Amino acid sequence: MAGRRGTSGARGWDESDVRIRPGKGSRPRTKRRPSHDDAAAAMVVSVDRGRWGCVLLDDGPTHAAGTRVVTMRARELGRTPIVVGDHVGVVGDLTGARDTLARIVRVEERSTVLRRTADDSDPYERVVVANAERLLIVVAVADPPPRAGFVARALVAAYTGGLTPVLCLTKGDLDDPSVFAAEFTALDVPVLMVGVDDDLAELHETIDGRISALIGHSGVGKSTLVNRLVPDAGRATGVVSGVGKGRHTSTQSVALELGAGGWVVDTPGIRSFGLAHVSPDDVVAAFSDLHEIAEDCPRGCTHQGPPADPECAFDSIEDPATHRRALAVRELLGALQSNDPWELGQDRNDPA
Ligand SMILES: Nc1nc2c(ncn2[C@@H]2O[C@H](COP(=O)(O)OP(=O)(O)OP(=O)(O)O)[C@@H](O)[C@H]2O)c(=O)[nH]1
Ligand SMILES: [Zn+2]
Repeated sequence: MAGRRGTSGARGWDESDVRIRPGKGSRPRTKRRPSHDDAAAAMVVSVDRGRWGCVLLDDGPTHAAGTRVVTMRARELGRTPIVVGDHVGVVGDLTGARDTLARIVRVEERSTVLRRTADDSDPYERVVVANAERLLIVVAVADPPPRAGFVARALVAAYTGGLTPVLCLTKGDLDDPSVFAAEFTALDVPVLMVGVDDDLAELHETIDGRISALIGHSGVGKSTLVNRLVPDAGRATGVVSGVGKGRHTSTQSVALELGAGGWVVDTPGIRSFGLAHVSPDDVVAAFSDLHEIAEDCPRGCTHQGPPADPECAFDSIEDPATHRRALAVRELLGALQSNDPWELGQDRNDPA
């Protein structure tokens, strides 16, 4: 069931973060739920303090597909987490008229979940975005310089949540991107150049018609990118040297519709990426061949290699490509152990 509510604004938690106890699944059971067979299918596109903005997905007797409605959570759902990207059933006034409030009566099973914890020891995981197929990890080649640790964390979140990661590099006009990009080739992470001088056709191919979540440090050019993808998004672009803006304010996740169909979910409120809920084996499980190989590891192996794991089966992989990949996954596991979830927070206000 949902845990305590956020009180730690100083750490930049977001009101839209919904906490669930790890291991309990994302949908707490509720007692004898009314059937609501007539509920209209909708997708959650914004969250704001107990109100969810939803877009209706199909035409119905009293409503039209594409209508946006403001909703509240029906009482029988208890504290069931509802996040951007969730597919839900809604009832009530579905006209979308001003001052109307519909009700979410059902949350569908999720196909993917982007999760995080506030820090690496926080027992409560938060679902950030549901049902996103892609995780767009936006990194600047320079200004601010890339942080491999952040990318590793984002990759772990993608692999363990069922999302396909795409590394989106901005500011390729300022420095050579190839060195940084090369770090991730062993994992077959697609790398796309998406800076102001780059054509976005390839990115569109990957995201059109799907839900994609977007994460990255402040100042890397996320807003600039979102504005190009969704020209009427009207998001403010700032300067990297600017004073920290809105770090603790209630910036929410919001889904923006792409012209060609599909959604990009921007997550401006997310300033840290704790992975307390992730174990090394969760990461390895995302790679079916490595998962099989890891069965030959001694019990409790963290796959770090010597000295911690002198008998890790990763070290006796003969196929060079598989071995390279295993070592790349080992790097990701290293990021899990770094105990530094504040990778996203160390931006404008970071003196370093
Ligand atoms: N040289 C160069 N500058 C860029 C590029 N993309 C964005 N910028 C600049 O980088 C600065 C930051 O861009 P934003 O789009 O505001 O960055 P952001 O990631 O949205 O940052 P927040 O709004 O703080 O989250 C702005 O001055 C942009 O004009 C690029 O490809 N090349
Ligand atoms: Zn091992």
